[in-house]
Amino acid sequence: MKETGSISVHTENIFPIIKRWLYSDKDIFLRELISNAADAISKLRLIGYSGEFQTSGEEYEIRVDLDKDARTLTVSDNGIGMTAEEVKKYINQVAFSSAEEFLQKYQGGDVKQQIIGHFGLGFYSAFMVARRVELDTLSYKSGSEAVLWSCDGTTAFELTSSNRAERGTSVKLFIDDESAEFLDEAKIRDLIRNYCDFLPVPILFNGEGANRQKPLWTQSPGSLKDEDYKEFYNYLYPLGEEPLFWIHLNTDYPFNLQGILYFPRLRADLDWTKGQTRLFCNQVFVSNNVEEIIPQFLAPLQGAVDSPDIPLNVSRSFLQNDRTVRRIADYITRKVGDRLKELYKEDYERYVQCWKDINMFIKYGVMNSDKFYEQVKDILIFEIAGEDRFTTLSDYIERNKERTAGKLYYTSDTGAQAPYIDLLKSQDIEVLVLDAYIDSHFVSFLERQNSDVRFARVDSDLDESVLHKDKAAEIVDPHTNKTRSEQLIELFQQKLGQARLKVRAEALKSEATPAVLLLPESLRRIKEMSALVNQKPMEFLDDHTLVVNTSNPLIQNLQRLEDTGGDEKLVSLICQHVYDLALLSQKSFDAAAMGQFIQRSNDVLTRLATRAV
Ligand SMILES: Nc1ncnc2c1ncn2[C@@H]1O[C@H](COP(=O)(O)OP(=O)(O)OP(=O)(O)O)[C@@H](O)[C@H]1O
Repeated sequence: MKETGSISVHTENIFPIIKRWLYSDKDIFLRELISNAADAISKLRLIGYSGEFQTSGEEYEIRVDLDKDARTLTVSDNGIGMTAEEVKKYINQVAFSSAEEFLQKYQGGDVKQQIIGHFGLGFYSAFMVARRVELDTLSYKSGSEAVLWSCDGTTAFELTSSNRAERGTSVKLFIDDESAEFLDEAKIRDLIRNYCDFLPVPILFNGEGANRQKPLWTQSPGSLKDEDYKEFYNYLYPLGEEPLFWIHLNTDYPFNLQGILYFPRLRADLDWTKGQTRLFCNQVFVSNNVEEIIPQFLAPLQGAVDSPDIPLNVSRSFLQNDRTVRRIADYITRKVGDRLKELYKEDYERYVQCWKDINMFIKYGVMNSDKFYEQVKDILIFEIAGEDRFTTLSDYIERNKERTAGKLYYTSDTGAQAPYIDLLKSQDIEVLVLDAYIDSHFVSFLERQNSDVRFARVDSDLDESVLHKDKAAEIVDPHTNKTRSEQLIELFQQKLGQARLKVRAEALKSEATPAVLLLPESLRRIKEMSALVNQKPMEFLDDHTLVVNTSNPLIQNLQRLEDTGGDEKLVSLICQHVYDLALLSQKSFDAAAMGQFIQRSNDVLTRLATRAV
């Protein structure tokens, strides 16, 4: 038998187009051919189950053979094979029309940008790297004759009978000169590993096993142990630390999807713009970049998602608007929420341990998805400063409401804000630690969601409960009717030479600190936001208030020194010094300010030492 014909009924020059359009993504030809081989084997397995066909006991396998001297690469399978009629139908018509349809879809666009997977191009992608392709095949059907189809990259093909004796198909590519890279053994081995590592059929490359198989996600969760999940994670991410926990996804309605998502330990250098999860389609790797399917806030999750229902050969904008894709994204988000709730309920200690790593994306997630917020709002936890304990918002409010009138105090820096924290703690008021860069957004978000929630950073105002109100009202000067507090305010404004500086004098219930600075909450948040948006360090707020603590011995002595008309220079140095110390806990000094501060410290000490002698 010998038959010749012309493939093209529509486009005369499809092969040059294939080469040109997909030049940058040539690699995928191997994935397409191996997927076809795997399909041919699954089809035969299915037929085997139905009893219509029985193998002679040989293992199913795919072979990839590289012959450098002959400059050929051959992909063979012992699957279903094709009869001459099937070759005509599937290779000449079906494969051709799918390749043509594919190209028509993408002409005029930036192919690489638009497509996340090229499934659908299929068999004809072989012509991206081959000047000639031969397909040698024998169908499983008894009495079939083997046929050899060949085509040299023009639109003409040749079909002859072949002396092939084994069932299955071999596709031999005569690699063209521009594609010599595919004659490199290491390159082919990498491609097989990259795309086909988890295909559940052995792939032998030049006789050696080249894929792992065992896609863990297709197994039933009940049959798997923690060790299996950890071992699989380690295989996927050999440099990663042990994952915190994981979710096994498995659904077949309203779409088919299986996968395993791992919650990794968050690394400081993590790139939130890059998805870490690998997308598969029937165990064949498609892409690392699946933002549309894995919502961006879950980008740090790792693992594998496999779904034949994700439309792959489509543009990103299509994916974003596709109903199934949206449902898949919702499904994944819901499963993540469920898993977190389960951990919170069943292993609270572990949840707390993991919080350090997972809080960032949970916070990011609740701010990005109302549904996710609704799901996890009751398991958002907050560390209590100075205690080895976490709390939910409602528990905090409940415990502290008598003292704070519903306000939630928080610190963004437990070191620098220690005096404020100690002051509140001395009155049994708990302080929450919110020190991640995302927290100023998060705090505002929570306030918008809950009208009864009001956050105040420890340095934004002084709670009534930390003040001795009556002491400050004491009248000392019968001539001017001024209280001690009013006198102190005037003294500081005058000595600091800043008549417009806001100064308050208060009798704090702790005598430890001479003065603290207060930064108004709302103004500070606005500055923080704009610093974040402009990616600049936050400017220090001019609109701050200096609170002088009249309970503090230094302040009391200072006032006595002033009352008795003592060393005026020393009074002014101390006022400046007290202000500087309060400022220092809020910002770092530049070189000039630091120089002055050190100079003044020396002056104060010298004067005090002189007086003491
Ligand atoms: N190794 C093979 N064994 C048996 N049949 C094959 C083999 N390779 C291709 N075919 C047949 O040729 C058809 C066309 O292949 P092609 O790769 O172009 O598209 P597809 O596999 O149907 O779809 P897609 O690649 O888009 O998933 C296949 O559907 C199949 O019937």
